[in-house]
Amino acid sequence: MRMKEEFSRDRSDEEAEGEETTSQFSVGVLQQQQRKLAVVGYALTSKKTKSFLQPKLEGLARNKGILFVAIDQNRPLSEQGPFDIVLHKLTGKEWRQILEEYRHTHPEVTVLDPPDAIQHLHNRQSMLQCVADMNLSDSYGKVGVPKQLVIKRDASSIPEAVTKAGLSLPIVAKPLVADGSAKSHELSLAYDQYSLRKLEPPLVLQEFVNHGGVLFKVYIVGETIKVVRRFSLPDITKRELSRNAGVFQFPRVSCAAASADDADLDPSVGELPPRPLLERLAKELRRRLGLRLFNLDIIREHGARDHFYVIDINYFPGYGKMPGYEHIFTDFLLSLVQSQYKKRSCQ
Ligand SMILES: Nc1ncnc2c1ncn2[C@@H]1O[C@H](COP(=O)(O)OP(=O)(O)OP(=O)(O)O)[C@@H](O)[C@H]1O
Ligand SMILES: O=P(O)(O)O[C@H]1[C@H](OP(=O)(O)O)[C@@H](OP(=O)(O)O)[C@@H](O)[C@@H](O)[C@@H]1OP(=O)(O)O
Ligand SMILES: [Mg+2]
Ligand SMILES: [Mg+2]
Repeated sequence: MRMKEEFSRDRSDEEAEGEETTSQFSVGVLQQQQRKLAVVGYALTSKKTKSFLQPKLEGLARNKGILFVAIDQNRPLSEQGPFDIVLHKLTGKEWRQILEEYRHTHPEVTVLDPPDAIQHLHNRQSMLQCVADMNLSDSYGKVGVPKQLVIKRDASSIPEAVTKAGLSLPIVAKPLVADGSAKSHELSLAYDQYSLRKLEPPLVLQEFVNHGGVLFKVYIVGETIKVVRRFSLPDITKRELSRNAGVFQFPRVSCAAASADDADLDPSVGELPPRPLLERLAKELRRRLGLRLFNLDIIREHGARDHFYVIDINYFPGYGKMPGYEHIFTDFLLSLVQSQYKKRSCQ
């Protein structure tokens, strides 16, 4: 563990005083001063810095010996730090190259997470491929992905492509690229086949699955899993489908403000997915995706107690809204530096 001594300049003064006055206060201060620091460099958008790096997180981190340092993107990464961990969520090829080069020249630093692995989640088709490949089914339930189709160009071909692929209406149209930009979150719901021509590729078209208007956000931080309930789009009946036509853009229905944790829900809708199923899913996804920081949006098919669909996976999601994130995140960072230390002492 490459750590720094904290407050070393003041330490001798305090020790001299401490010989005579070993009050509880001075012992506490001494202990704190002798503590080492784990340095976490971060490269986040200002929006993400604000939502993630809240004073309560920084305060707890400092008490545990973790220091967050902003990475200056205008200076070479190797000249900054030294870091034990690099935490990042920025887009662009240039940044990915900088990080890849840094990982190569600084194998002792844990980069959360590898840029290539994150890139996999920036495309709504490859994002869900791991879940489909896994084909998870056990006594606790079944986890799949909704039937979906990629349309790269030519909106006029969509109605035919949808019929050919056997996709049923209604359909959720999602931008193919999911890079965290506002545009990548602009989704629409299509009620009839003809209107699908109005959509703007590149897109993923996904069957809408009725799920009782509630979804489960499964947050993953290393080995830890936290699940919350959020409101979602309501069910669409056959009758509604036959009476409506058109494509409708819909807003961010399941954002943090749409918490359903305190709502009085029908148990068949609100019951959390079985823990063992989520643990298996999370473990397998961590391995297959090669990521430690992500969340999944999971829905339960309405009326089917144990049939679940993953509809979205997000890298470095809004952890600031995850209950207890300060403790979970700081413990996770400490476990990483501890395993770095163990690795080094074995070499
Ligand atoms: N296949 C589906 N069936 C039913 N509802 C869906 C489906 N796909 C998406 N939704 C609804 O649309 C919302 C947004 O979809 P999705 O999560 O894919 O978008 P996003 O912009 O990536 O969201 P996030 O803010 O979580 O990144 C979901 O929260 C859910 O309410
Ligand atoms: O909008 P919320 O506050 O809920 O948080 C969202 C978060 O915004 P933040 O930047 O404020 O953390 C988003 O980040 P960007 O990709 O846009 O950078 C994205 O990760 C969403 O998936 C998060 O929703 P969640 O899945 O965690 O609920
Ligand atoms: Mg989502
Ligand atoms: Mg998403």
